[in-house]
This record gives sequence, C-alpha cells and structure tokens, in this order.
Amino acid sequence: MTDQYILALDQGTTSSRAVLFNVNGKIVGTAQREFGQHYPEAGWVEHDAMEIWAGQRAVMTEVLARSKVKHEQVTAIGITNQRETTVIWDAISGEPIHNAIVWQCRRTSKQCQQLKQQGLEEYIQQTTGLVIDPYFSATKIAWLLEHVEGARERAERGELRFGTIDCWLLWNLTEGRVHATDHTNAARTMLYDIHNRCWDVKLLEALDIPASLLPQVKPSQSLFGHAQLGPTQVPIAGMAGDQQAALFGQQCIRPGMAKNTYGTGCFLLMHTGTKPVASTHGLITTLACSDKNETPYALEGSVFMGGACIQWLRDELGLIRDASETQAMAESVEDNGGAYLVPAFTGLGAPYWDPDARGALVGLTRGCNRNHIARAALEAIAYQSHDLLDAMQQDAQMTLTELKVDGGAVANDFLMQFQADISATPVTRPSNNETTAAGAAYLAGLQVGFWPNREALAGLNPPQQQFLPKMDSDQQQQLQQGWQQAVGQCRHHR
Ligand SMILES: Nc1ncnc2c1ncn2[C@@H]1O[C@H](COP(=O)(O)OP(=O)(O)O)[C@@H](O)[C@H]1O
Ligand SMILES: O=P(O)(O)OC[C@H](O)CO
Repeated sequence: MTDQYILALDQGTTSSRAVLFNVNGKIVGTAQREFGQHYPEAGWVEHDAMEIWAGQRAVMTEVLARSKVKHEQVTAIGITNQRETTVIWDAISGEPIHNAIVWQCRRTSKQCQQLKQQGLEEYIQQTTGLVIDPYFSATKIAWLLEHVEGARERAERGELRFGTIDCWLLWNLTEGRVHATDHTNAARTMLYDIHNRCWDVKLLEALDIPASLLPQVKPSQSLFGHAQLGPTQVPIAGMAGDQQAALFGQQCIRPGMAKNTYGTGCFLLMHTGTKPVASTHGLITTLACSDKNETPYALEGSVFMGGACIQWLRDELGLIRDASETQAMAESVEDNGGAYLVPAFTGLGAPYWDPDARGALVGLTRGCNRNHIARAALEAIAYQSHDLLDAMQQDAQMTLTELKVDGGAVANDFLMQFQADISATPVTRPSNNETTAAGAAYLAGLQVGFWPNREALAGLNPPQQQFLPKMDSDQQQQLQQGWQQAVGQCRHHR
C-alpha cells in the first residue's frame, strides 16, 4: 500500500480542492481552484454547476500530475461537498437547467412562510430533523420547478434529475451516470425521513416535487460507482457532506464527541449515537456518516458570522490587514475592556433564531482601543460557539469532555484558549487541519480495505495542541453575563 493513495475531492462554497492521502493519513499533494459567486439579487447566491464540475476535474488532474502519482496508484476516491446547494439537470444531456442555488441563498423565504402556514413545522422537524428555512434544498427545488420555463413539465415526464453537489459530481464522474447521494446529504434536503431512511411522500406532495427527480440514497461509506481516471477505473467509495465528513475526519464516532469548524461561519456537530436527539434549543438533528451497519445521528448548530467577523475588521473597518494580526492585538490587552461585539449582521441563528436582530458593539469606554475591538471580535466567535455548545449539552444531556476543532481560524491561539476558558472544555487542535478531506478519504479507504477498520484510523491525525480551561468560574460567569446582556441589546431591531 505504500505507493497507493486515496483521492479526496472537497467541493466547498468558494473553491474546489483535490487532496491526496497516503496510508499513514499524510497529505502528499493538494490542488485548489476558486470559482465564481453570483449574486443576481440581494440575498440570492448562485454557482455555475458546469464551472464547479470543470474546476473539480481540473484539480483532480493537477494534484496527480504535481505529486507525480499515476492513475493506477489511486485506490479509491472520496467526495465531500458544500451541503444543501441544489442543482437540477437534464437526464440525457447532463445540462443544468439553471445555475445551482447555493445554501446561503434566501430567495425562498416566501415558500418557507407558506410551509409554516400549512402547519408543517412540527411534521418537518419530526420527520427531517430540520427547521423550515431557505437554507435547505426542498424549497430551492420547488423554486426551480416553478420559475424555469418548462421545468415542471420536463420533471413530470421524468426528464430531469436533482442532486446536491456530491450527487452532481458523481453523475459527471461516472460513465454510467450514477444518480445517487449519501445519508448525510439527503438529510439536508428537508425531504428525507431521517428515521425511516426514505424520501418523504407527504413533503414531496406539499412541495409538488416529482419523485423521479430524486437520487438513490446510500450509506456514506459504500461503493457509489467508478470514475475513469485515464485508462483506470477508480471506485468512488465514500461520499458525505462537508461538516459530517469533518466530524468523521476528527474521529468523532461515538456519542458525545463533537467538533467545531471555524471558517467563515462556524459549524458545531455532536455525534449522538444511533438514537436521534430532538432539540428543544433550536438546533437541528441530522445524520452523521453511515456505513452498511449503522446510520448515526448528530446534533448541529451553526454560527453565521465566525471568521467573517475578522474579515469585517479587515474589509469594513480597515482595522487590520491580515486575520493573523488579531492574535497579538487581543493578547496585548488585559481584557475586553468591557467591550462586546455581537455580530448579528444578518440576524442571529441558533439558538436565538432572530432574523431581525442587528449587530452591535457595546460597553465601550474612553479607554477602549482597536486591540479591545479585535479582542471583542475573537471573543464573539467563541461566545457564539459556546451558546451552541451549551444548547447541545442540554439537548443531549451530557457534558462534553473535549471539543475538537478545525477550519482557518483555529490558527489563532488566543481564540482557542478563550474558547476553552469560556466553555470550560478542553479544545483540541489536530496536526492536520484538513479534516473534511480526511473524512472523505477515510470513508473511501475503509470501503476498499485501504485501511482495514476504524481502529486503524485512530492515530492518523494526532493532536497538535490542546488548550485547557484556565479561567476561574467567577470570571467565566461574569463574561458570559456580559455577552448575554449584549445579545439582549441586539434583539428585535428593524
Ligand atoms: N489567524 C486567524 N485568526 C482569526 N481568524 C482567522 C485567522 N486565519 C483565518 N481566519 C479566518 O478564518 C476564515 C477562513 O477559514 P476557512 O476555513 O478557509 O473558511 P471557509 O472554508 O469558510 O472559506 C476567514 O473568515 C478568516 O477571517
Ligand atoms: O463549503 P463550506 O465549508 O462553507 O460549508 C458549507 C456547509 O456545508 C453548508 O451547510
């Protein structure tokens, strides 16, 4: 196995990447390409699905060439993807009927309102584990069928196919045009019954979506098809949405294990075992990576403005030139000086769900300077993550013994230490931050026997550093109170 590799295709919101892993779980090559973001109207976000496919194919070729790895040295491919983003295409020509509607797109708020008026809120939560929101694929599909000329008739004649990005890539990678997705991606459509593991007929009827559009749903770790790499047929043996792939890549495979990804936003997921946990604190219930024996559940919460707070300091306030400067700035002051930033720029998500809240910087005194503001921005990322962690621990009725972390902003030691302090939980940063790609690689590698079993994965990505809580509980409570007060000041503004 020493000269064999697993190729992970990581198709994210802003770029397509290809990452090669060896049997020791080490990365031997990466290639990355950004693609266009389209904003046809305020609050609308689209991607060109053809550009995504072309970019993904290009990075796949590039990583092999750069690493001098031959096609036949690729044992298997794993795919991981931005979730919920919706593509509909023609089953014969493979042409998308419209740009992909991206998970961030808010165009279907009205359709969501209608679903609520139809009294479907509770049913949707119980069946799909989700809250009604434009974030998920269902209303995006309905929008495309309603607004693209001829789409409804073509869908009813069985001529169209729907897929999230994993499914779209799989279709294009396989000669036989395999139309399939995995449990984790299906769970994000708001059409999938996560308990009985089937598409939900009542929801398809409520949204007028023909079942012929939908892909077959398989375990995340399974044989999906074969990709033609040069003369070689390579098995595509794992697929999962990126946040669940990161959960798996972080080896959170037992109940109570959790990871938080600190990117533009933050995504916190906790494995809750084979019994679903319904949230009473505004979190969602979703499926974690599955295999033929087990389909585990996870609780999930997301923070809209994570690393984006730091981009705001850079791009809107002009306070910094580079995100990495914030660490020294935050460390240069003794405390936050009473300042709290609540980055409710687009409202507040879980556990508050207040779309009308607006951002605020509160508690300023004459002594506050740019360092206090940078510190308040970093602390805000941790407070928001803590709110989710707190909700999760209450929902799951368990106390976390460790939070595993990944994503671009975990480079910031101040943020990591503050997270450990404010959440009174050890925070573990792995040596390899590419946990999403690793998750997809692990799924594919396990399926084809590249790694014999999950135990063999245990030492592949050891911790690089652990941040232990050091703050005393009085200070922790005082700071949390300050944050809660600041949040209260931001609610319900129009
Ligand atoms: N040293 C740092 N300190 C704080 N934030 C950082 C640092 N480095 C990167 N970031 C933030 O992390 C985000 C990028 O992380 P990444 O995982 O690449 O995000 P995404 O996958 O969402 O594009 C940016 O929002 C950036 O502001
Ligand atoms: O592509 P990312 O890393 O921004 O992740 C996006 C999420 O999957 C959306 O649910």
